[in-house]
Amino acid sequence: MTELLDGAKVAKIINDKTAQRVAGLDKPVTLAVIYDPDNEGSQLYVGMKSRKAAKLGIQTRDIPVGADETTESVIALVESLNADDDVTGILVQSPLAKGIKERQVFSAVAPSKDADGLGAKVQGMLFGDALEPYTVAATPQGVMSLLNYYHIPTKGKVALVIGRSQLFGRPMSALLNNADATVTVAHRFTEPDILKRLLKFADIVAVGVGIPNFIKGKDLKQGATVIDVGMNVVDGKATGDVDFDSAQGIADFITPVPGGVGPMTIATLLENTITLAEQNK
Ligand SMILES: Nc1nc(=O)c2c([nH]1)NC[C@@H]1CN(c3ccc(C(=O)N[C@@H](CCC(=O)O)C(=O)O)cc3)C=[N+]21
Repeated sequence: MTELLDGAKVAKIINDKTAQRVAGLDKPVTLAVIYDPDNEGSQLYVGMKSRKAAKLGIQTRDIPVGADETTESVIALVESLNADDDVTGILVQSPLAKGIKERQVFSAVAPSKDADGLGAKVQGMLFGDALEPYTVAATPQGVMSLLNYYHIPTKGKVALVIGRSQLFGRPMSALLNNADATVTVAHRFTEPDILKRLLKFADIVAVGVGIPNFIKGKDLKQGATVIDVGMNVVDGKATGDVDFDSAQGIADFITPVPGGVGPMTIATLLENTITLAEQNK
């Protein structure tokens, strides 16, 4: 039997808690969102984030940054938001327009405002399993919340992370390592036959490479937990990186797309934002 990891359901639980926390704070909570207005995906996702934020009582300030801007001008914008007491958190939606070095922009965000946990400082704290509080990238943190909710153990388990982006793979591998899993990271230069062998060992597979149906059920270990971070559009429909149907009866747990990791990402971003508001009040 394959059980669904219902991200939509768990996201709702987190969102309800966030709304209560926002209501319990005696000051407004504002998330500034920097995004490329010419990117269709960014338009879609930033719209979803702003609508959800509004429902929870979090204000957003969506700031379009187009191709006429430079890395320097966007960093200057981030610095003005860092200094703005009316701004609780800052999110830099990826990808920014071509030519803008987004990792430099991520790292310009003050750690005390890094709602998306992508700056070098907080990623270093995650890598070092720091004792002080810090924010963690929304997608992999959301995955951990989902594993926790369903009581899926990580300690001593073999975890395979496929993808090594700043947004997902790198922080995902650090989180699983900090949670005592034995972690392997595969990426575009991993040989296909090596990937197949690694998959057969993996109790937990977390994949985000942006290739529809990249992972087939027959390649999974029996009883695996499968986390699908893929967000592809096939025939106008949101489709993950895992061939969902072929994983039935092989995986014990799997996230659907849509309704899996996506809603958890948004819930975690807003959870991070209220946490920053509480810490910096
Ligand atoms: N700095 C930054 N942080 C991000 O977290 C970030 C980003 N940049 N760039 C782009 C990706 C993508 N992303 C999604 C979030 C939610 C859904 C989501 O909720 N999707 C719905 C389906 C939506 C549909 O049907 O199209 C679901 O999975 O149920 C999708 C994609 C966040 N991203």
